[in-house]
Amino acid sequence: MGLATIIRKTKLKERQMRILILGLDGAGKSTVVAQWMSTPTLEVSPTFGFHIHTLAHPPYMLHLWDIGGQRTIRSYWRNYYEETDGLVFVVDAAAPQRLGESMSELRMLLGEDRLASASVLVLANKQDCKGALPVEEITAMVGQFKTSCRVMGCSAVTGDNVSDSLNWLIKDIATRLYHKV
Ligand SMILES: Nc1nc2c(ncn2[C@@H]2O[C@H](COP(=O)(O)OP(=O)(O)OP(=O)(O)O)[C@@H](O)[C@H]2O)c(=O)[nH]1
Ligand SMILES: [Mg+2]
Repeated sequence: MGLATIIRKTKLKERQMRILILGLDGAGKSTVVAQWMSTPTLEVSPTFGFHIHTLAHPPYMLHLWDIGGQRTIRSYWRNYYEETDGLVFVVDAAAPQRLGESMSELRMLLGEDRLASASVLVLANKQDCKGALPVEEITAMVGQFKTSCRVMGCSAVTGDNVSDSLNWLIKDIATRLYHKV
């Protein structure tokens, strides 16, 4: 048995899930993660590189990989694709001028072989902001690339829909990996 197989089996046995959080700079990735971790969202600052957080969500152990989204570091995203169970792509719904850039990055990720088996959750974040694009509009855009992605609206600042989104993701991954929830 090869090392990769042993690691994969251990991961399954220990019910670990690897979740990769990507999206443009300022989309709200680290603030979403802070909500999931129940840590103060006001202390979040731009991510230069990446942060890994471990969150117990019985019976699962989640490894949350929060990667910086600035253009200059996006070329490093590919270093984190391997063994991903869930991809969370965060969109700033209150920045329509950056939607084209955001969708083009998402399209690239959805075409990536190493992410092909991951559950995909797109968060239309910042729904608390006046003029934020409604989730239906972002769903229609994402649907042009892949229909099996789940798109949910949320606000990482108010916490609205943030834990529901994580629950959906865990359930989707668990159904695939363990055939039960
Ligand atoms: N109003 C509002 N502001 C938000 C929301 N989510 C995040 N923000 C703000 O948006 C800014 C950027 O948030 P971050 O979580 O640092 O964004 P990021 O995607 O991690 O950015 P990088 O680390 O640079 O890739 C911060 O000022 C947050 O407070 C939201 O749902 N509503
Ligand atoms: Mg960040």
